[in-house]
Parts: sequence; structure tokens; C-alpha cells
Amino acid sequence: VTVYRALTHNSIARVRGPPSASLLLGNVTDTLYQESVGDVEFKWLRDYGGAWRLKALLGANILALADPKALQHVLQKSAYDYPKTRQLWVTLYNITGRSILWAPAGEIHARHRKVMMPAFSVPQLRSFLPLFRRSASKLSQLWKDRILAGRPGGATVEVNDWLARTTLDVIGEAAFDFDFGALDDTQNELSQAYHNMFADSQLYPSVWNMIFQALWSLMPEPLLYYIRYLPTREFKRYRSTREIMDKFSAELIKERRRDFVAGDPDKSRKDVMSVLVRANMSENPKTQLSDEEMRSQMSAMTLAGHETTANTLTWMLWELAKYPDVQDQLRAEIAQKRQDIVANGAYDFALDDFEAMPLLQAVVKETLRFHPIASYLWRVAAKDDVIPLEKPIVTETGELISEIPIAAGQVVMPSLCTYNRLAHVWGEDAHEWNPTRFLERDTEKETKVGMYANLISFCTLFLRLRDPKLTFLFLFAAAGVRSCIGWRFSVIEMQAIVVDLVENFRFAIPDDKPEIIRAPTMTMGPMVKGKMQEGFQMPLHVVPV
Ligand code: HEM
Repeated sequence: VTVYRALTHNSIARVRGPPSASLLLGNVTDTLYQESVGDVEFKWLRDYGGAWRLKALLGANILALADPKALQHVLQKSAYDYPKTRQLWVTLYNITGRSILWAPAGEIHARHRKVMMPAFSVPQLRSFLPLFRRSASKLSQLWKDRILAGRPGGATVEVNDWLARTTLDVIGEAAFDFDFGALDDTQNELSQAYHNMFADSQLYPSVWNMIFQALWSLMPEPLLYYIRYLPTREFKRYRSTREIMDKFSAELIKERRRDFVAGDPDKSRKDVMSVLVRANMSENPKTQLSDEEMRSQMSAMTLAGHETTANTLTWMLWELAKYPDVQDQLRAEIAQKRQDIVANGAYDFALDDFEAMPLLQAVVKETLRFHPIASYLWRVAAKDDVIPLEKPIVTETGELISEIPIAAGQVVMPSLCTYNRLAHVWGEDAHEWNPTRFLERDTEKETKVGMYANLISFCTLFLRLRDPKLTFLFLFAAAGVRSCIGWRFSVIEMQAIVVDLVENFRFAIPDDKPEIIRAPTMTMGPMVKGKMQEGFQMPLHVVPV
């Protein structure tokens, strides 16, 4: 009924949007088959403003949103009234099981979030800094020994693969106290299962696959849990990864629970799984996560916590290679801070040191703005609603509207990559990578969309986390919202890694200047044009400093 209402509700039809190339496929292929993320979205933003209509498969409408107030409404204020679409939650279920990424909006998601939050508290994350620094330094040493030894002029390094291996090892140790051995090239079932998963399974889905997914909206829900057994390229890949991970997680949870029951001999254990097991066992049995849910969190953590950070770091190094003056200034800032650290008798960078490095902060934020690896999200309205707009849009009939009424069942597509390019939020040069914008910004007057620098890239709600009172509040407020639980983890990890790499190496675009594209997959990875079948990659010329 809701699907039918959404199809027949006519207010959305008045919102302007691109003509649809095909009656059957609508504009969906424009997005999924575009060469580089943004090719079509930035044009639509220019043509229609902060909201536009796309045609989905079988004639349905999709409302795409870049407007700050609209995004705040859909992702924060009424977040549980905009659950994930069936296509998205089924995919997340297929990859991770009954994890927080799958968890249906409302009581189930709030229960998952509550048990998981303690593992992402600020003190807990501070304790991971030595791990991040150790992993970064291991990566630098491997480059020096294996690739750059005897080559003072440097060599071309495929940095994305190395960074994905580094972040996989980091998440393994931080989340499970487990060594994936990815940097050491250990032949490991688990690390192989996650290698290039999205590039292998999601790039340019077939038309039949898209039509099949559109039909999920009409299928009875219980049936959707069995779709994963179909023998398609992507389902086979997801299934084998999940089976390997499930086996591993089951053992790990058993071990951690045994520790807990036996009095937890190693109370200092900080890995996410230990904190999760402790938090879960302290919960009221009614609100505890089941064994299956606990196992699934491990898949979710590995999935959400490694390629995301690796791809963002890759884009950061690419931009630093393109802007050698910014790279030099960053290296000078690092050298200055290193001198202060040595003068103070400290051994290595602390979190406060990173926070006192304005250019480092700006480079991380600007990269998250410019290259949001989750370039758009999928939501569906659970009930009739009116979406407010900060800037009015012009309709098909020439009216100016500042609210869009929608019917239950309406599919909404928060377009994170276009919000991050709004000229009235980020400046007239929003389509340029320019970290200095974060050295000069006054965010007070902006509609608060993102918790971190008002960026939407982590889908976060806005609160000033430096204030301890608000941090406390955040733990509760965030219990009901689907923002990225790992945003701070990722920011600290990226700072720790980029500081080590820029301190030790100079990055440049290789002489053959490969054309890099932002592949339209779930984590917007870099690919070399013409070599897409080789998966994500970013060749950069690397010279030891
Ligand atoms: C640059 C790195 C990252 C980016 C840009 C990012 C972005 C996002 C976004 C946009 C969402 C919302 C997705 C949706 O609701 O449809 C999300 C959710 C999530 N992220 Fe991240 N993420 C990053 C790193 C991480 C890391 C390192 C972890 C874990 C250690 C993590 C764990 C999660 C989890 C568990 C959720 C689901 C939260 C929920 O539904 O309540 N992410 N992330």
C-alpha cells in the first residue's frame, strides 16, 4: 500500500529533475554507471538547487537532497521516521548479518547502539593511538625496506592497497585483538575475504540485478532474508565473506565471555569486542544482544572500519601530491611539532598535539568534505511528512517552494557528495580542494548538519564534543540516531597515519599521470581509468624524505 501511495502521490512529481533516459530504468543508471562520482550529481545541483527528483526503476520517484535543513530533518530530527530502504538493509544484512548496520530503526537499532557506544568513548579511543602510530610506522618501514631501498629518487607505490592492508590490521587489533597479518602478507582467510570486496561485487551492477532489487519493495519481508542464497556474483562474494567471519567471531566471543565469567583476568583488555562483551553481559537480559547479533557486529566493524578509512586516506595523499605546496607546509608543521615534543621530553605525538596542528586538522576535514566515501545514502519515509528546505527551489510549474510534502513510502536519497559542495555553505570555490577554508571558517551561522566540522560525511549529528557535559549527552542522544559510530576512531587513525607518512615521504603524481576516477561503489574508491577490472588503486610517486 505504501509503495502504491508513494508512486501515486503527486507533490513529488512537481520537483524538477533530469529527464529520464529510459522508461524502465529511469535515471538510476546515470548515477550507478557514471564514470566518476559527482559527474552527474554536481550538474543536477547546479540545475535544480538543493533538492531534485530522479526516476527510479519501474517509474517510481526518488527525492535527492543536498539542502542542509532537509538533510538535518531526514538524518537527525526524524531519523527513525526515515529507515534505510529495503535494498540497502537487505544488502547490509547479506554482508554483515543482524548487525548495527542492518538493525531496523527504532527499538532494535537503539539496543545495538547502546551496547556498542562504550567501545567508542573518547578515553577508549585515546588508548588506540599507540596502535595507530605503530601501524603507521610499520607501513613506512615496509616501504623503505621493500620498495625504496637503494632508490633515493623514489618509486611508484600503489598506496591504496598498502593503506587498506594497514587499516585492516588496525581494525583487527582494535576490534578483536587479532592480527590479520595483512601488512606482513600472511595468507589469511579473513584478510583475503575482505580484499577488494566492493570493487569485485558492486561496480556497474547489471540491469537485471537492478530490476531484481527494485522488486524487493514488493516482496514479503521474511523472504528477503533468503535472497542471499541466490548464486549471483555479489551474493556469492558476500556469503563466503560472512561465513568466514562468522566462524571466527563465534570463537572469539566464546573466549571473551569465558574471560568475563572467570573474573576477566585481563580487565585492561580494550579491544572493541571485549568492551562489547562486558557491556552486553552487564545489560538487562531483555535488552542484551543475541549471539547472532554479537557475531554480526564483528563483520560490521570490519566492513565499516577499514576500507572507509583507507580510501579517505588515499584521497588525502592524492590531493597532497597534487598540491605540493600544501604538502610542504604540512611537513613543516609536523617537523615543528616534532621539535616541541622532543623539547618536552615526550616520545611521540599525543592526541593534543594533533589537535594543536591547524593544517593537519584542515587537510583531514577538507579531504572528508571533498571526497566523502559514502557519497549518498538511501532512506524511505515511514509516514507522510513535510521536508523543510533552507533554500527554496523552483518547481516544474515555476512556483518557489520551501517545503516538500511527501507520502509514506517515498524513497529519499541524501546526497552527501553534493551537500559538501554547496557554495553557500563552503564558499564559491567549493569545487576545489582547499584546506585553508577550514583555517578561516565561522560555522556559527550555518545550519548544523555534521558533528565534525559541520561535514555530513560521517552522517553525524552536531554537538560540540569537547565539552564533557555534552559528550555525556551525546551518548544518550546518539542512541537513537544512525550517525557513524566510528567517526572519531577514523579521524584519529587518519591523523596518526598521515603524520607518519608525510614526515617520512614526499608524494607526487607519477610521470605517466594516470587518470584517476572516483568509482561509484559503496565506499567510493579510487580506480585508474581503463584499468577498472584491477580494482581500487592509486599509484603515486613516493620519495623518502
Ligand atoms: C572515513 C571513514 C568513515 C566514513 C566516511 C564513515 C561514514 C559513515 C556513514 C556515512 C555512516 C552512515 C551510513 C548510513 O546510515 O546509511 C556510517 C555508519 C557507521 N559507521 Fe562509519 N565511516 C567511517 C569510518 C568508520 C569506522 C572506522 C568505523 C568503526 C571502527 C565505522 C563504523 C560505523 C558503524 C558501526 C556505522 C553504523 C552506525 C549505526 O547505524 O548506528 N565507520 N559511517
